[in-house]
Amino acid sequence: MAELVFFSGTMDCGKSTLALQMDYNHSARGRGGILFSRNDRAGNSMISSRLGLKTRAVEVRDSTDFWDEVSGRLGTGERVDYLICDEAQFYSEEQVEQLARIVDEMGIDVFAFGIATDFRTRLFPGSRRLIELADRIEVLQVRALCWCGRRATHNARTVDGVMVVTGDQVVVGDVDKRSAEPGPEALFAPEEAGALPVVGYETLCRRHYMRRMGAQQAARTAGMGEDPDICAVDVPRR
Ligand SMILES: Nc1ncnc2c1ncn2[C@@H]1O[C@H](COP(=O)(O)OP(=O)(O)O)[C@@H](O)[C@H]1O
Ligand SMILES: Cc1cn([C@H]2C[C@H](O)[C@@H](COP(=O)(O)O)O2)c(=O)[nH]c1=O
Repeated sequence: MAELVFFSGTMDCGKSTLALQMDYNHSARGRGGILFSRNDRAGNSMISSRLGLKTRAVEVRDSTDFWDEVSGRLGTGERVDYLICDEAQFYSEEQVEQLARIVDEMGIDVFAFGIATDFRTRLFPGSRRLIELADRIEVLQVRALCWCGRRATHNARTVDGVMVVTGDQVVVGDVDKRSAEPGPEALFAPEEAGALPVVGYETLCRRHYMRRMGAQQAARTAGMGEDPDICAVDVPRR
């Protein structure tokens, strides 16, 4: 029985790696698949994993109709047993509905991969529809970590290493390695150095997301002799 499965997790937890592994395993057994992605960090028309693997994929656009795409290929005699759909958070609700219809009416497995929530902790429309329609939701086993060592559950956006909570929902980018390893330059305002602001992402546990405490703020707080893991607000304890 064909399935619509949504593999989800924070940024940098191995979703694209798993997408490429699943394609490898299924195609090794003679199954025919089509790979799709949208706005991959490494560029259009590909799925890339931070482990170094990269594979060509069909770029999903606003105009993409999955039903037409798959029926067209079946019409030319191409074998299609499964679809790999990476960066599925960027798909529209209608496109997710087309994927569900492909599962139910064509008997084709759809494996979708994506983050559920944005940098404001709000669901992406495509992810919301996947959560609503999927046969199964699988949360990846590999855990991205917060700077404090807890499991990361949230994707924070940073500008020059400093967490922000306003801005456009979609800004393609990578986890900001600088924010995890703040050098002395990170402590200066970027405009002083004349550099363009650098937008990045950082995975955080809920506690540090809620406190707006990214790795760079934590390093600053620790540099001032304070414990970054202690809440500044006086919370009554039982
Ligand atoms: N140099 C490395 N050595 C080992 N594992 C790595 C390395 N670089 C990245 N990874 C692994 O790859 C994961 C990110 O994989 P990726 O598929 O790019 O994530 P996602 O698609 O979820 O953003 C990291 O969580 C880490 O486990
Ligand atoms: C949180 C968040 C992320 N994005 C972008 C940043 C990346 O390009 C992708 C996620 O890719 P990954 O393979 O899961 O690392 O999504 C965004 O546009 N808006 C956001 O709020």
